[in-house]
Amino acid sequence: MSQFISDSVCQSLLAYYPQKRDGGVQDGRYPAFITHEVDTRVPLKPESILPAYSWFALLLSTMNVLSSMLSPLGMSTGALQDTLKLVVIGGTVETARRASVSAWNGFVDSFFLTAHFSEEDYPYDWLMHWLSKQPAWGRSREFEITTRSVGRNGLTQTTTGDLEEEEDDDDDDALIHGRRKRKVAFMPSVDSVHSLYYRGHWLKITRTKRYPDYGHGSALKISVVARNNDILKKLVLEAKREYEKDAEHRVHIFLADTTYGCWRWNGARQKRPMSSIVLQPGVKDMLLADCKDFLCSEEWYAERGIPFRRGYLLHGVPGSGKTSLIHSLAGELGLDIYVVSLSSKGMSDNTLTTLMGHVPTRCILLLEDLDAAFTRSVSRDATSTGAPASTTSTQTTTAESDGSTLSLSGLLNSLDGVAAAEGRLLFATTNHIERLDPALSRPGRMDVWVNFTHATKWQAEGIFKCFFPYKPAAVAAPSETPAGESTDASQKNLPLPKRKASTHAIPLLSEAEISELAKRFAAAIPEDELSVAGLQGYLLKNKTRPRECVDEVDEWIIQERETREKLKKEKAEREAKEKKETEEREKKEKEEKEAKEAQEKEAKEKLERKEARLKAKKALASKSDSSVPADATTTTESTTAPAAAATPAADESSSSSSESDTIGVEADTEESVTSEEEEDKAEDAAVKEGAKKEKWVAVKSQPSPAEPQPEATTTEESSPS
Ligand SMILES: Nc1ncnc2c1ncn2[C@@H]1O[C@H](COP(=O)(O)OP(=O)(O)OP(=O)(O)O)[C@@H](O)[C@H]1O
Repeated sequence: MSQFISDSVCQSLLAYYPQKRDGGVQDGRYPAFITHEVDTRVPLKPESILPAYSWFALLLSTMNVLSSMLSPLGMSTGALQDTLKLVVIGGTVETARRASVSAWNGFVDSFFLTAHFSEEDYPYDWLMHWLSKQPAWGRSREFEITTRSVGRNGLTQTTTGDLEEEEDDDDDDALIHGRRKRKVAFMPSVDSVHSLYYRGHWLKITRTKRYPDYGHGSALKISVVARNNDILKKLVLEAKREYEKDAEHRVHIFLADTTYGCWRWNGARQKRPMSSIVLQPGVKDMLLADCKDFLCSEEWYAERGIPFRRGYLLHGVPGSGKTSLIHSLAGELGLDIYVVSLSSKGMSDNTLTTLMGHVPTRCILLLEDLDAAFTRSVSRDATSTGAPASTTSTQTTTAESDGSTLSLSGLLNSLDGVAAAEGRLLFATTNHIERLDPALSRPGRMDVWVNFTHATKWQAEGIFKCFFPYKPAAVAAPSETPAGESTDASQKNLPLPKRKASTHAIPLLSEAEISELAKRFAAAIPEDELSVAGLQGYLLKNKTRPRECVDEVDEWIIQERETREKLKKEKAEREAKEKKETEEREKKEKEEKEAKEAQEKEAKEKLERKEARLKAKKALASKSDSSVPADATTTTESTTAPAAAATPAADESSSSSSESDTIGVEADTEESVTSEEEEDKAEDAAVKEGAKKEKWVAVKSQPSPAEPQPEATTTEESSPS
């Protein structure tokens, strides 16, 4: 019955609300504002209730009017009245219910504070990281288990409900059967509401997918019953602190996504200590001090109207530590690294400008191998030097098949244009500084230049000490630093690692012995000949044999030189071969081209001659048709007819000769042309044949029954069809 009442009410209301919010009945369902299955999450608002009441009043008055109209007619209004009463009562009840739900939701909403966090922003990562550490997930009945790093931080969390066995807890690097053990993190599952108790408040946590179809774009919603948002502020700050504490030993790397023109988190790398980078004395300190000074002088820049940006150009031989130094600096300064590969597919001026505009204020922006990217992107020429000439080509940049349309001006604009981000440290590396356009490397864009060379003796000694730990002071007698000896951290031995003893045995030598070996090692290394990366490779090979490593270094250097010579020779041979092949190919192509051109020229000439002949013949034919008088034709006929009659099987030649006779002087021209073409007789014959036929056609179209039959008749008859 109540269903009937409500449906009647609904029907009646629909009559009055055809265009209401949900647009009438859709898919056989009533609009949400009058259905029974009211969505309590979308409460009926007071403004929608009031008009409903006024409609009911209207309905009642209509009822009264109707009954007063029907009663004089003697019709029974009882049934109608009962129905209408039911409608009114049902409507009133339903409206009251909605009003109460709406009022309750409004009441609750006025106490709930809700914060939204989007995956694209940092607070989302902080909160997810914080949530993954909450013990509450251990008791939760619905959660997501992941072995992936949490958010962007790339950390393997130790969370409640960690499936690792207790005793293995603190060894992150433990291996099982050669594989790193994975730890699991407990996370709020998607599309379900979780409750968490935090500092005397119940938090309502909802994680949703913003674009479920694309499988990315998560969002987090945290609601709390509180009078002001202090509790949420505290929560976010605490999450941030924890996140930063855990990320303290990591450097986050972001890569440019040229497809969407945005930055994608690529992982978090362990920080590299500055002491592990061995450079000439003072270089590291200078760079570090300069970066620190820049980061804290925003106001100084603003006062002088100088854009708050600083560029560093690290140039020099490959494997000399340019990238490693940047990585290490990022760790020391606590900055993330944003890497752009200018030669990547789809990189264009617009994309680069967008990317640069979205770089956060404090970070390291790294443009790797600037010369290579630049050469490819700007000049589109593999052999280009990328020298200033490429500036000219900038204006005529053409899109390549991969969609890369980056130009030098685009690059320069994105680096220091209006849209470029401020507060970032720009680092660019190159192996060929001479290839860079001066506009790119000028001060203001690249303020500090650092040259990286092959390994010096100083570096060789430092890197040796980095590789071989010495015995702790308690085991071996501490050695005193002799006066005047370097205080550079990279020239000191690294202490033993804190981790559990590794299975491979590295003999522990005394500090003095290591220093002695390092000196011998450095003495053996030629100055500025081998790359530091090369030295590192050799030391890595011998990381358990420090003494032998030094003893065998001379042999290794000889081998290195031989290998280098061999590679050089091979390269030279390869290049020579390639050059020869290229030359031969070019020569062949040239010859082919010339032959083709000659052929084309010849064919063209032939065609021209042919056309000329045809023209001449046509002219002759038309002349003979128009200029030869009727009596002349008769004369011709009189001369040729007997011949034709005399030789009924007269062949083409006779016919031709008769033609020649007919044409007279002009025919000489044709003959002379024909004689010029002796080498192409067959062709000529065909041409003649064509001309003859043409003549026949021309003449045939003319005859009239009144006129005497011209010689062409004879020709037609005599010519083989
Ligand atoms: N000066 C150095 N101190 C410590 N390690 C170094 C140094 N130079 C090179 N290495 C080591 O050599 C390897 C290569 O170094 P890196 O990639 O930083 O060189 P690069 O100059 O950036 O080379 P490229 O120009 O080819 O990119 C790294 O593993 C790094 O540890």
